[in-house]
Amino acid sequence: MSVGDDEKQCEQRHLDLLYARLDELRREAAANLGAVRLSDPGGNQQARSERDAFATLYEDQLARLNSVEEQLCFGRIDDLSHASYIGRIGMSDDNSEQLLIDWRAPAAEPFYQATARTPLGLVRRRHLVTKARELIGIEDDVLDLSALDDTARAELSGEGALIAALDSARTGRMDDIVATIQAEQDTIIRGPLAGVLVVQGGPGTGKTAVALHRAAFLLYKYRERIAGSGVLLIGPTTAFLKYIGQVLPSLGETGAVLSTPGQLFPGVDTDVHDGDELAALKGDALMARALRKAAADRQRLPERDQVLAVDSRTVTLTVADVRSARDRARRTGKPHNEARTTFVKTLLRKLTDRIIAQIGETFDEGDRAELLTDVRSARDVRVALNLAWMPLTPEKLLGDLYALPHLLESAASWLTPGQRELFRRADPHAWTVEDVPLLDEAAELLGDDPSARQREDAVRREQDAKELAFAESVIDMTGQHGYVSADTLSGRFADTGPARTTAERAAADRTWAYGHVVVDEAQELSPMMWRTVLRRVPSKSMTLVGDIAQTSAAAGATSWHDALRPLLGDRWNVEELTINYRTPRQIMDAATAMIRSVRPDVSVPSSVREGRWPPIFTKVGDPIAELPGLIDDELALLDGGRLAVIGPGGVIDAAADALTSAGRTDIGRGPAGLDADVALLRADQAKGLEFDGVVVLEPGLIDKGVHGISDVYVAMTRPTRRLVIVYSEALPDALAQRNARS
Ligand SMILES: Nc1ncnc2c1ncn2[C@@H]1O[C@H](COP(=O)(O)OP(=O)(O)OP(=O)(O)O)[C@@H](O)[C@H]1O
Repeated sequence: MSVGDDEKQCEQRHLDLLYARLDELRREAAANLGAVRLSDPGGNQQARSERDAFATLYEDQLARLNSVEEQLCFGRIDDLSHASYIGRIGMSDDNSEQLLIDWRAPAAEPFYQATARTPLGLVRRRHLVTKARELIGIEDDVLDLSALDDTARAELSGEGALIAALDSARTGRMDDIVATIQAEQDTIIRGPLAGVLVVQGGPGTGKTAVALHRAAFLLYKYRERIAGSGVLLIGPTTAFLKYIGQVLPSLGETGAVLSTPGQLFPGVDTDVHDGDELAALKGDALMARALRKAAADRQRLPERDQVLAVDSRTVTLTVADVRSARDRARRTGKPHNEARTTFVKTLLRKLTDRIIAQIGETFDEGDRAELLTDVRSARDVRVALNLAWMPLTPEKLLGDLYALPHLLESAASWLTPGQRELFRRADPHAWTVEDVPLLDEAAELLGDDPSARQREDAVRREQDAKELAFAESVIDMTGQHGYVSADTLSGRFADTGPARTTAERAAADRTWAYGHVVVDEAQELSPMMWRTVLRRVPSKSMTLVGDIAQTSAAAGATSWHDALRPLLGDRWNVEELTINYRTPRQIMDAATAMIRSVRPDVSVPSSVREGRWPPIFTKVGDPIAELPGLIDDELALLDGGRLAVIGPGGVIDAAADALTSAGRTDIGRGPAGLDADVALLRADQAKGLEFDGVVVLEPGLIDKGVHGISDVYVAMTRPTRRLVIVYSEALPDALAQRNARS
């Protein structure tokens, strides 16, 4: 519906008012922050904490106000009596008159939920399209959608604004969708915090967008409950995290930790995967049992009694002594390293008593403590106790299990010799994504290593001393003597330093309990990875988004029921998203036919757009040789749009060489591809991403069974505009049939 100039001027005036208020709020927050930073609370711990809390508050406030510059206000809803404006944040004027409603507030719900069928009291919904601070378009929503006969569109809200958003060229980064969230998405975003919500949806249905907006909504609605513990968002690859990285900050939220499965164990950061067979074995829940046995195997009985030297005396440690101390330690039910304390204490007491018995009546009870110390520090004693019950790190337990076949055989007797052989590694420190849940499980079984904690404490003390020294040098340099103390200043550096934010502290702490966990591409998680994820959220408050039809991990889920029931019983709900906002219908039809040929039961979404081009199948003798020319043509057609070349690893290597030799410098591999005109990706790296155009290279070589077809399905559903399939020998069967028909 077109809108007159008067109306536009009127809306622009309101926008001006909102931006003026935003500027005012920013000035206030900056002034408050400046004042707090300069204040010296003295040495009193409580005053210091209060000052720090205020500084953090103002910093967050300022960051939030700075992040909402673009599209501050994007909507307006009118009921019979008055109009309300909807935007990224809520704002009131000095008289507490509401100027702008936060998109997450209950009052904004009708903006997203109203349809012709259920107008929710609205007479009009208006979308305001802005660039910087200027209004460039107004679209009044036809709440009377009965004019549209396409059922898939019947529930679309703000159709013009939505289509405009979908048609815009991709930038290599995901944008937020606050202005055009659809009703079925909105219901999920605003779902309650508690419980496990599974969002199943085919490609392009907005699962990632919904997951991110839901995180922002929960942080807004339940800020007091979860801001301190934070939200953990798990996405499949570092490229994907880079792709979505700006969405939450653009919504003014910084309290979320983003992680790939390969980063969930602090100290390990990997995107390397094991081969399918080994990945399936490592992902199997049986590995939890193997690790329990492996840890128990490291609590060993000596073969015979041992005579140990303690200073000038000797004392016997019997096998029975060790057995009884071991049984006692195990009965504590504590993890290996913590139960070891009981084991060691029991034996030290036993050996001390035995020496005292040897000395006989001449022993003076007052010397008992000193004798105990001598026993504890005797080399023979330390060696014997360590051999029987060594403190272990997760890395050591797992590394030994892989390196020493007899340990693996004892721990995982169900593995065949051939399977055990797969676990051997050339580099003992090269952890894979599949090792991460095993390290986490091991950490859980082993518990805290008190000696490791002492080492960490020493590092922390050293760090504090460094901060203080640094602060003193700053005071010397700036001449602020007498104005601010080094202690205050070091506290300030520490507090504002990146390592101290909630998100950073949470990411570094394996035992951090998050307030909510969101998992994207959740279908890829193995049973062992699920155990790790659940440990991060004791409240089991989770949003899991994914698509069973896109599973490509060897130990990934084939149904939500099979994946979740062993862990959660029936305590989870599924919601389904049904409309594909990304892939044009002509392309989606080909992708659907292919996936249905191996998974007839999967539900696939209907596309919102028809698209200009059908998928293009190109058979050539040598796809790599043809690629540079093809890329030139595609980029020209896309006219500034972004292109991805997706294929099997080896083919992508060859493609990168060919394009480089042809003089192309605008190519990037993996995460770097997001910043280049042409991204070169393996199918598993393309998960969750989207591009204007996609060239799928040699899909017949990716095609290995159901998981291979899922990879091809993922690749084919990435484009928003053009899909070209280039092959030399054969296409996957289902695609070949489709190609023959078209
Ligand atoms: N309501 C909406 N308004 C505007 N754009 C939307 C909306 N919903 C989804 N989109 C866009 O559609 C595209 C696909 O969304 P998204 O990546 O979240 O889908 P997905 O379900 O996670 O896809 P996949 O499983 O294929 O990775 C994105 O560009 C997203 O911004």
